[in-house]
Amino acid sequence: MERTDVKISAPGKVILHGEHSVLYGKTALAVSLGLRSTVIIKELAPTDNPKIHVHFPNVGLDDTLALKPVIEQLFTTSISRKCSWNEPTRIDHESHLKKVDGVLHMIRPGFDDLQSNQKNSLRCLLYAFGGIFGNSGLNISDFSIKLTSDLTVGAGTGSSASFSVCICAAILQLVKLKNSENDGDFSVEEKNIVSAWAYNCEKITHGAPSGIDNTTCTHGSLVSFKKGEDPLLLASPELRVLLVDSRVGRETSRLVAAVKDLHGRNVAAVDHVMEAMNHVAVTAAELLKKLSNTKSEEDIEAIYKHLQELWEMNHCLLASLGVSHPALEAIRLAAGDHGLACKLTGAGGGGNAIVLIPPSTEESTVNALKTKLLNSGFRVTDTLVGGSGVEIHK
Ligand SMILES: Nc1ncnc2c1ncn2[C@@H]1O[C@H](COP(=O)(O)OP(=O)(O)O)[C@@H](O)[C@H]1O
Ligand SMILES: C[C@@](O)(CCOP(=O)(O)O)CC(=O)O
Repeated sequence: MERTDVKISAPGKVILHGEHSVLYGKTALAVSLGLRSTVIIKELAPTDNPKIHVHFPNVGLDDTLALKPVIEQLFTTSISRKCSWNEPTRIDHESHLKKVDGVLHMIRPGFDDLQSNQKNSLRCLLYAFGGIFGNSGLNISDFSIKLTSDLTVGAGTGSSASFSVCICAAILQLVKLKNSENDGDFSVEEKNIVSAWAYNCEKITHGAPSGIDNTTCTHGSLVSFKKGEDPLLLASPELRVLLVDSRVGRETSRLVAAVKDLHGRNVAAVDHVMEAMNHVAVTAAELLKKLSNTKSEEDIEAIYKHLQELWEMNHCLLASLGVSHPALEAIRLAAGDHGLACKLTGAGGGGNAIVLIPPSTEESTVNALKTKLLNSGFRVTDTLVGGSGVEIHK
């Protein structure tokens, strides 16, 4: 029997505008990053006691898991009649996740003692494998899955969405190839299926995420996103940013809960902050659209000046919600000393800040800022944003 191999990559993301306010129904703007995750699934020679070999080096996982209980518990249960591999929104999320957790306790000795990022990676993998492959009616024996990533795990650059998009897309591609469907690129409809499965996985890690991360990591480029509406996929101008890792760990769910508490105590004030952030995001989207169609250096300069103003404003609005951190303020101060605008990105409380580099910036200025940040112990990535989304590699 022919064995199928699949290789898929997906980018990380940065939120340009609208983190937190997106959870209050406001517009957010996110863009894909040049940093990517890559997954390879390889079917192996079948054995009497089939196994899944899992290699996730970024979270220190190198496991061999029995496949039979996965097939028995996740392929043949009630969910398989309710939802098909291409109907991610029809799955009974809670009951499927409960079964996934039951199986993991059966096949992974010491599952409870794993670190939470390791547990969540395995939960996402089996959730997607059971949900997608388990509902395809296809057979599988031994296989290996290896995922590596350029992204720092847990720093607000979408490592979890990039991971989930890769896993879901790879399993979907496996289904397609085993069904002898064409091996061309994903269609927009297929990408929407990948994104919706990845959203289900994101719920495992984040509870009730907005969906902006999985959408951006799937479709790439520039995404204008409002909860409950179809995302607007915009052409992204080439934007250069310094991605500065504060090296301060944070948990998105904790920060989201803190903002919710603040909102509960100061409803009108926080609502106004959210509305201001909405104006910033909508204006930035218009400016970025203009930037894609502008040739005049003078106009480009003026657009960047306006964008810089919006970045500064957005950071201060987020700081007013209590989600900045002394390390993020130090990064912003250093950027300001070099005449550059900076804002936190993602949930805040640590994680990354982004510094916008207009094309007119002297290289010596960028280098001086990089040196200052590196000497202060931060990690700096000089990168272009707005590249492709999920990709199949032949
Ligand atoms: N390269 C990876 N390998 C395995 N799991 C990963 C990887 N990247 C992310 N994850 C999963 O995503 C989770 C990180 O999510 P989160 O804290 O939101 O980080 P981020 O802000 O980078 O998305 C981890 O706990 C882990 O379960
Ligand atoms: C705070 C929030 O708006 C962004 C979270 O960003 P990140 O996953 O921490 O990069 C939450 C969300 O959109 O689900």
